[in-house]
Amino acid sequence: MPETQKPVDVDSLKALVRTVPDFPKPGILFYDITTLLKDKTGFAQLIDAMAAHYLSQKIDLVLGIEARGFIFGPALAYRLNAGFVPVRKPRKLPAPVARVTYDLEYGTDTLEIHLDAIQSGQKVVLVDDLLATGGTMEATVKLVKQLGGEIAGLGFAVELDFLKGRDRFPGYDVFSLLHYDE
Ligand SMILES: O=P(O)(O)OC[C@H]1O[C@H](OP(=O)(O)OP(=O)(O)O)[C@H](O)[C@@H]1O
Ligand SMILES: Nc1ncnc2[nH]cnc12
Repeated sequence: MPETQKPVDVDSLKALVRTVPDFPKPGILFYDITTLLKDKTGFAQLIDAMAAHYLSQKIDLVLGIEARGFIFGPALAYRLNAGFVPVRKPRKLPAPVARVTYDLEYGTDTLEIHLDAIQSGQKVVLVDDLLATGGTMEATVKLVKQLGGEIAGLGFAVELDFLKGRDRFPGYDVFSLLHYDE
C-alpha cells in the first residue's frame, strides 16, 4: 500500500505545523504550515485525507482563496478530478469580477472572483489553509452564492477551534483535518 493511503496520524501532522508568537501582530499566535508543506509525506497525507472527505461526491470545482488556499486547492482539485478556481486579492484578475470586503483576525481585506468562474449549479468545494474567525470563508461563500454555485463543502487544513469560525456556517459541511484548542 502506498505511504499516502495509510490511515492518517493527525497528531504527527499537527507536530509538523510550527507556531510563531506575535506574528504578524503582538498577541497573535501564528500557525505556520510551511513546515508541514516541506515534509513530502506529511503534505501528501494531508491532501489525501482532505480528498477522502469528498471522494464519494462528484465535485466539479475546487475553489482556493489567495494566498495560502492556492497551496492546497490545486492539489485537492487534482485528486478529485475537478477544476480549480482562484479567489484573489483585489485587482489581480483580468476579466470582469464579483467583489466582497470582509474582516480578518488582524485587519480587513477584499476578495474577487471572475464572474464566469462558476456555472450555475456546479458543485464546488471551497478550500483554505486555515479557519480562524471565518470572515474570509464567509466572504467567499457570498461570492460563490452570487455566481450560483452549489457549495458541497468548506475544507481547511487547520482549524482554530477556540475562535468558533465554524459557527458562521450552519448547514454547511465544514471539514478541517488539524484542530487546535489554543
Ligand atoms: O478565518 P479568518 O479569520 O478569516 O482567517 C483565515 C484567513 O487568514 C489567512 O489569510 P490572510 O488574509 O492572512 O492571507 P494570506 O493567505 O495571503 O497570507 C488564512 O490563510 C485564511 O485565508
Ligand atoms: N493565527 C493564525 N495563524 C495563521 N494564519 C492565520 N490566519 C488567521 N489567523 C491566523
